[in-house]
Amino acid sequence: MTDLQNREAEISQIVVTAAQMREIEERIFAAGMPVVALMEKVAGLISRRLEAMIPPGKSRVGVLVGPGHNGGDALVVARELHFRGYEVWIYNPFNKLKELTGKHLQYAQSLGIPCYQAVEQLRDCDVLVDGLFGFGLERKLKDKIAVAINELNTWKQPIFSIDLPSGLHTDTGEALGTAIRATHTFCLGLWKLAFLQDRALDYLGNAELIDFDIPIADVEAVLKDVAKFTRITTAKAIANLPLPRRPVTHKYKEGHLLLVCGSHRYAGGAILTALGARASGVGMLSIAVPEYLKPILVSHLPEALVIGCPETETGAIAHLQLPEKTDLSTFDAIAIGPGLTIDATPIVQQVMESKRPLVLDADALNILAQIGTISTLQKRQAPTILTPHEGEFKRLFPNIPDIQQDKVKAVSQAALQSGAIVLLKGARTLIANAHGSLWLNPNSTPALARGGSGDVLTGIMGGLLAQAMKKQIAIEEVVATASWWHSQAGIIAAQERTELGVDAFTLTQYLMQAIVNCH
Ligand SMILES: NC(=O)C1=CN([C@@H]2O[C@H](COP(=O)(O)OP(=O)(O)OC[C@H]3O[C@@H](n4cnc5c(N)ncnc54)[C@H](O)[C@@H]3O)[C@@H](O)[C@H]2O)[C@@H](O)CC1
Ligand SMILES: [K+]
Repeated sequence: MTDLQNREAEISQIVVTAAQMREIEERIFAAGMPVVALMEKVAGLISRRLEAMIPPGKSRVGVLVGPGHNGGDALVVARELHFRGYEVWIYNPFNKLKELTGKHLQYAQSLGIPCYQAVEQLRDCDVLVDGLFGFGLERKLKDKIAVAINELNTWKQPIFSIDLPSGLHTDTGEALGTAIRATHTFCLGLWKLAFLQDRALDYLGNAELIDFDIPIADVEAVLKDVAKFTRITTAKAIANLPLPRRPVTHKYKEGHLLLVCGSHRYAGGAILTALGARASGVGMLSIAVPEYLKPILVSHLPEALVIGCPETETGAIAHLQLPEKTDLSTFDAIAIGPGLTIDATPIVQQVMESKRPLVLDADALNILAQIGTISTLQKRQAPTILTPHEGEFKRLFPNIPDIQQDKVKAVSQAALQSGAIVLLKGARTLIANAHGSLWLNPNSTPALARGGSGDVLTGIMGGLLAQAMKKQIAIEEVVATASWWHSQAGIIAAQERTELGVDAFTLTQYLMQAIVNCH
């Protein structure tokens, strides 16, 4: 890789808060970079991107200008587009502007660019550029500016937001009162946390990072002693796959996974989990299911070792009847949960006592919540991964009340309290470990909001985990890679089949394509 490619790979993984971004910028200014020059550079990059996207000549561009340096960026963009032949109109309802922003406004007006205080004046513009507020916004928007944003959101023109859609909180992604619903957002310098939050997704549109050459050393200096947020990238996920295999190997060297899943009531969950595990390439796959399910599993996965177990009256696994000379320590990893029903409580308790790395999902999480999340996990002597959706999360961690308010905080607290790696499913999946580090999946598709989709993830994760135990891959990276793989397959499937065409079984059929595409 060239130095530039290395930089791109590194920058694309970094996620910062507003406070961290300000600290990084202050270091750059303290080192001698003039504020004016940086604004000129950043806005120049944005202008060039806009020129590439907006047809020149007959387009009228409306530029929304706020009081701070986000507004300053917008005014430099307005000036540059004016010189490139666009018709530019400015909306600026503020009487008090930061000094640099005021200077740029003065110059724009001297060039004859019209400037209005009423947003309605911009109604006939073909596109809008939003430079009202960036990461300096902390207070709730109200009065005239909130009314203006609500009005703008009813218009049909594309809106290009600078740094963030104005009104969004840089960290939580919450709309502070109201926020611009952008078509496209240019995130400046480094990914801000808001870009990886579910609640921001209705506002961001297409998000693009504009790298303006922040020195990595400054980023490292600011982030060195704090819990890190890592954006999961394709390059990193691919690097953490168990590829290439060693030329000389055998099945047990490539990981042995035990899946524990299924019941009479939920037979399909076991199949989907197993198909996810199969796609992971795991060397040996054992699947413990109620006896009744054994023939069905064998017919779907002839290569797997299917262990039929005695059943409860309700059709759940009554006890784990492993083959002779086998106990739970035989396996490199265990994944348990999909389709179990709550009647399999003793099985979950037994598996929790093993010293093997464990993925818990679905009913295993509900059972864990019933037997006591924290007290049970504190006794574990091996890594545990929990993969709850929001409902399961609330049952597991009832003492963390404000999950909706701040998911990042909630999932971090959960990992800290339990010592487990916690993956919170959502449009933007979050993964936290007990040391306060966080991994965020930047891409997914609503096509995956379907029954059985999570079972596939459990299978992939279990399979990758079993293989990773034979290699030097951190468990958090395995979880991140599984999450990436799952959503990537969903994205590819949705591209070919629409968002309605990605049932969980179909999803399993796209898993290979997702990684082949990247090689
Ligand atoms: N300093 C620089 O040269 C650079 C700045 N950049 C831009 O600067 C932005 C940050 O600039 P600022 O720190 O000036 O902050 P912003 O421009 O994001 O907004 C802060 C301004 O809005 C006002 N404000 C905050 N909440 C308000 C509310 N609820 N109602 C009305 N007014 C409110 C504040 O008093 C302040 O004047 C970034 O988002 C980015 O666009 C980047 O281009 C990088 C370079
Ligand atoms: K903005």
